[in-house]
Amino acid sequence: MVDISESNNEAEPAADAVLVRNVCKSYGKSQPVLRNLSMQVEQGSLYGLLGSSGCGKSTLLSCIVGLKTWETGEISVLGRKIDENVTMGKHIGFMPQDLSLYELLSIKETMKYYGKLYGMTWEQIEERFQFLQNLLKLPGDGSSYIRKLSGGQKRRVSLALALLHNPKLLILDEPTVGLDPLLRKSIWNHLFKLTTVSKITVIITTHYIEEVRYSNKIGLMRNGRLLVEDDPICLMKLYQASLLEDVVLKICRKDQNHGLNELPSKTNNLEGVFVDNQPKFQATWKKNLKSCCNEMKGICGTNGKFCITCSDSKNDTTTTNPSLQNQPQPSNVTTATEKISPQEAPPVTNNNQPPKYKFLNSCQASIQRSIAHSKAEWINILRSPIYICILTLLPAFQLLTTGGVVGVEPKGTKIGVVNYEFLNWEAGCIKHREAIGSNDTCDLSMLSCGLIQHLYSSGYIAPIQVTSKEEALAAVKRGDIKGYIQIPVNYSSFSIERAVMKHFASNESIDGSRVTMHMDLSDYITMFVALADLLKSFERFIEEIGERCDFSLKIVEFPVQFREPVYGSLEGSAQTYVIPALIAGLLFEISFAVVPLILINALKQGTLVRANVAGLRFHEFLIGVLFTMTSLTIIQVIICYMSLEYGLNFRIQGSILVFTFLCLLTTLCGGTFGLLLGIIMKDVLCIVITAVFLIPMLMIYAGVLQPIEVIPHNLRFMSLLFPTAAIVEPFRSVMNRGLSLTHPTVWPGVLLTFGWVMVLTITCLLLRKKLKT
Ligand SMILES: Nc1ncnc2c1ncn2[C@@H]1O[C@H](COP(=O)(O)OP(=O)(O)OP(=O)(O)O)[C@@H](O)[C@H]1O
Repeated sequence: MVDISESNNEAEPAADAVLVRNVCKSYGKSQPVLRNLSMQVEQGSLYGLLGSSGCGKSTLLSCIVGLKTWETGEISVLGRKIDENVTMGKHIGFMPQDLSLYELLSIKETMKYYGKLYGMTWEQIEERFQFLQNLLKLPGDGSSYIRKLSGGQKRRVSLALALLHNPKLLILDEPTVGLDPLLRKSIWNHLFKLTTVSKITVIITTHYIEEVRYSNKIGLMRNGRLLVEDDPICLMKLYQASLLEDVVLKICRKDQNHGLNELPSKTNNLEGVFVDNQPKFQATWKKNLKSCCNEMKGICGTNGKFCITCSDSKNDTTTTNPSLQNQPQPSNVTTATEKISPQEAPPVTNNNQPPKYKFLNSCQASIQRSIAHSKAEWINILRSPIYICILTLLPAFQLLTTGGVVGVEPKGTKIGVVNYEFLNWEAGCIKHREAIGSNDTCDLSMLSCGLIQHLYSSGYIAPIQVTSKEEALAAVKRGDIKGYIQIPVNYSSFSIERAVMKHFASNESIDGSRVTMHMDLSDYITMFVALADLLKSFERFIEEIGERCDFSLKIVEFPVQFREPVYGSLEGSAQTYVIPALIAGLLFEISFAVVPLILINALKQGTLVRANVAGLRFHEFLIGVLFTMTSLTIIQVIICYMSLEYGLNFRIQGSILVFTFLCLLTTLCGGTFGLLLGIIMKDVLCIVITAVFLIPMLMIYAGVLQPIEVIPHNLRFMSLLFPTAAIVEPFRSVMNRGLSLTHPTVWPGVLLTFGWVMVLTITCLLLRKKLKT
């Protein structure tokens, strides 16, 4: 994308400020909006573009400022051919029909934002603000928020933005609608002065036809064609009308009644070309727009030579325009000087600079625009309580609530215990322990009581006394307990016999010393934890007997032993596994959801479009938004760190800097992924629905809740499709294992995520044309 504000060619003199030649434009497959339209606006002239609602005025202006693309024809602005790669930047002042203002910014902040996009200094912005405040009667001292202004006040602010930088070309789409007559007059006076004194070109659309009677030229549009383009006073003489409105009416009538007669014979197949909704015409257009446009060359109002002319003999309408001589002297002329003085004019690039400096200047300007946009986004976020909550409190809340629950093993699972050795074990075991006295006594009677006591110790199991297996089964079926343990009659004596006899033990003693379990395995996770705890309890029980009775523990010891772990601790839970991935997922999710909303908001409000005309290129918008998101990530990192430390008692093992770097990278990845979605969908509802479906998949296929290895082989390729998958492992390595960025379990994931960011960014930049419909 080339911004000619920064190019060498900007000073090239051009005869015409705007030259439109044979432009055809349609929206999608619908009927064309601009039909082989040609238009010529001389430098330093005031051009009034008239036409009924829906005739294509705004579309034409959008094409001129480079916001919309067109199918055929050419547009030159200030001597430079406009295409999708060229923006006019600070040379154009554009006031779109929609207000296109950030509602949460104040008037002054809005001025500063656009001033910086235009490349102005603070002093220049302040000076122009004072002048425009006076000219347009902007409310207060500029501290009022845009959302609190009336419709007319907002329109004035919008106009002020177009005038802010004293552009060479002003394109104003209905600037005076809704304003009081005095203010309208003052604005027109100012525009006349700009064209006559400062040689600034103004193209203006309005529905108040009489407003443009003193302009140098008017263009009258109808159904996407320019019916006439001429000096309004001259036209009034030609049509012997005292009101321009009557001229417009007559031309429109003539077009409606006689349009068909003016068709050259070769276009007779376009019968009904000027009549709307003519099916044959529509079909022809849809069939081949380009050839249709070619065929229309030569038709009145479509070829750049207009069928109704009265000033053909005049070569220079800008200097000898009678309309200006006849112009009534304004009664409320402002005293401020409108000629661009060196102080007022935005800094212009020195064309004689060596390429190195030009490149540096261009980079500096680009950074300035990105920063200005980032600041505007920051103010927007700071003034929106919902955004603040989403971006700061939500991560902490989700981390504390989810991190405190996900991965934590369930405790207090109710398990029935049918102890046939001692049916009333609850009371009986207490009495038995009291009778034995010291805990060190080697007592081998009522071993079942010792086993039950160990079941209590860890808290994972809550043993419930049940007196028969039938009763226990019924309780499981009722959902009162999750399963039951059955301890046989004479459990103690058979256990001793088995221990003494070892491999000579009888089948009866083997069966009689066996504890059986009957579980509700439909609740897999709870039962898995209960089962693991039961085995541990049994191990502790045997160990305790061994210690009391001086047994060799080796014969009962589990033949595998956990020693000092390489990473983590023996007491660690699944929580340590889940938390790092949860943080990665959260940061990704937030920027994945917020960035497309920022984009769509900017598109819907028209602020992106307006900023784009002011010189903000799409990549600068992207950088600005991502810079805002990443700077917010720093706050999120602090909040996450405190939540981990004080809320979840989780300590990050690795470097905080590396952790912060991973967080920033994840935010970037989520942001670019979200932006791509925003560009493709351009609709909030679609984004929300997609996010609802996509986020759980992102969590699962990224291995947030469970290892990627649990994903079936034929579905594992899916994890490659989700950018979160690569970054989760580096998070675990840094947070749980304390590894550095250069470790082989960290850098590949970081590199891959960086690759994702690059690919997504490039795709977004390539697809940005989709935003220009
Ligand atoms: N983004 C779009 N997608 C599809 N059709 C569009 C789009 N924008 C405008 N149009 C259609 O193009 C036609 C011309 O619209 P445009 O806004 O250029 O008219 P206009 O002359 O500026 O009207 P008004 O004076 O009411 O603002 C209309 O029929 C409109 O419905």
